[in-house]
Amino acid sequence: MITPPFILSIAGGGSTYTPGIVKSLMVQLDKFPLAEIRLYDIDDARQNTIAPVVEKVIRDHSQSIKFIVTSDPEVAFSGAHFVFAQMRVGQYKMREQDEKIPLRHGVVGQETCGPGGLAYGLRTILPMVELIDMVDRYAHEKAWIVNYSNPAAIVAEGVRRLRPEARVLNICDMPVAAMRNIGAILGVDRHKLEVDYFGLNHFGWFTRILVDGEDKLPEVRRHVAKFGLLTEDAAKTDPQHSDPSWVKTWRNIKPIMDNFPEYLPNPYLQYYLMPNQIVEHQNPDYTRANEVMNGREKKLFAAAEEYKQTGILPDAFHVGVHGEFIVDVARSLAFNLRQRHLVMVENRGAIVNLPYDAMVEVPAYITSEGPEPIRIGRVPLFHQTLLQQQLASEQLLVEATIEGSYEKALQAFTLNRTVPTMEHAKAILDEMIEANQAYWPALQKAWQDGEAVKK
Ligand SMILES: NC(=O)c1ccc[n+]([C@@H]2O[C@H](COP(=O)([O-])OP(=O)(O)OC[C@H]3O[C@@H](n4cnc5c(N)ncnc54)[C@H](O)[C@@H]3O)[C@@H](O)[C@H]2O)c1
Ligand SMILES: O=P(O)(O)OC[C@H]1O[C@H](O[C@H]2[C@H](O)[C@@H](O)[C@@H](O)O[C@@H]2CO)[C@H](O)[C@@H](O)[C@@H]1O
Ligand SMILES: [Mn+2]
Repeated sequence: MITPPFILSIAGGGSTYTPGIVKSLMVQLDKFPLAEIRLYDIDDARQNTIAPVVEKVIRDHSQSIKFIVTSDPEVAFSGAHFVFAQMRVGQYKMREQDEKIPLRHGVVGQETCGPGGLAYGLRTILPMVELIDMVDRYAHEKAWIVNYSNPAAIVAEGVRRLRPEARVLNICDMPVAAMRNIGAILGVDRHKLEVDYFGLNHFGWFTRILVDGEDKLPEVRRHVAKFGLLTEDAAKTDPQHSDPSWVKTWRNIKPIMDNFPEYLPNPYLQYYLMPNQIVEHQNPDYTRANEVMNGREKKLFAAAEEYKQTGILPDAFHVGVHGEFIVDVARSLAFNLRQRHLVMVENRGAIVNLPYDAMVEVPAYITSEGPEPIRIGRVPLFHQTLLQQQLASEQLLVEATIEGSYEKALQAFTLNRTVPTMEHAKAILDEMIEANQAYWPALQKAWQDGEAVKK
């Protein structure tokens, strides 16, 4: 049993999301009391740039919370009760490659979907396992890692394979963001919604949207038929959602539901169901990574600099659903609240016609010993088939990482719905291996050995 006040470590302390998450923690200190907040990152310079902003957010609410900034895992994790993970392995520089390499081949270039997501997965699985081992070594024996690090579906599968006993809960804010918009459409706070949902991370569907026991999906469907899942509320409560790419993403729910009106899709399904349209509208020289570097990151760094110069912190970050959700989940874990949240769990029969060991995203009651998923039952053949193909692609990718297998990586790329042919898969993977030399040594070697054999 862990008792408050808690020691919380944030792995990926230099993340653009750190100030927002810490603000979210500060405004509910009475519900989630904290003794210490520790930032941990492998990039000292980046973390030290953001740390003063974080410290200011803390001191505006508390003088007593101890604040530590470190790149030493022992300092970061000793005795910690919670670790929030939000590592971007390879940072935005590699995200840019993940997005731009596939686009050069006419294939979707995206952070977590398609070849970009697979490449990001190949970089992240082993550092995530390393983090788990460090937490296991130093932290409280009942510590929980609540993980946002993407690509969360692949990370979850990698953790299931390599550290099945670890106390890690993988989460994503996308369904909550959709629920925020749904709430705005229906005129109710998102916390009043009870949803049913099934899928993999960034690959799922809402099947029911209950408000006081009544299914409001038909009403949402009527809104989507005109506007997609776009609402003014999204842009108001989360500035990033007025970025052109997000506006387009919310709009794209409409064409998907025009064709398949039964369920409300996760916005990320646009990349799998309408890849050609996505590629046509993506600028191969200016992708989302550039939008973020010139938007969220630039604004935060400029604010940090202004704060350093003037002692005044400009408005440069927001809490939003992202900051709220991770704290909600942590509270439910800490105090056995059994709140119902959409999280990633091992299937174990929750979705009857998907593999028992698949890491699925479904509603679950969050207890102090982890999530207790609800039973979904059978899903329709169309959805089951899409899910199985995506799952196979992600599982092969994890096997490729574990075994250092070029062939399995190529199979993972070939199986992905965003990739039209084996030739596309190979051309993209080979370029990605070049770009990821610092991150995929085993795969690089396997590839070189294969090339040598062919000669
Ligand atoms: N699951 C979700 O729904 C969700 C939502 C938003 C963001 N995210 C993820 O959160 C993460 C942070 O996003 P961001 O845009 O703020 O990125 P960012 O680049 O600003 O921050 C990530 C930080 O992680 C650090 N890092 C990289 N490798 C590390 C390692 N091995 N150990 C410790 N730290 C390491 C980097 O140095 C960087 O400071 C990303 O993985 C992103 O994909 C997930
Ligand atoms: O392109 P980015 O880096 O702005 O966002 C990519 C993430 O998008 C989803 O999450 C959030 C977003 O991070 C948050 O700031 C807020 O604006 O809402 C989004 C959900 O609508 C996604 O769930 C993450 O996995 C992505 O990393
Ligand atoms: Mn997500």
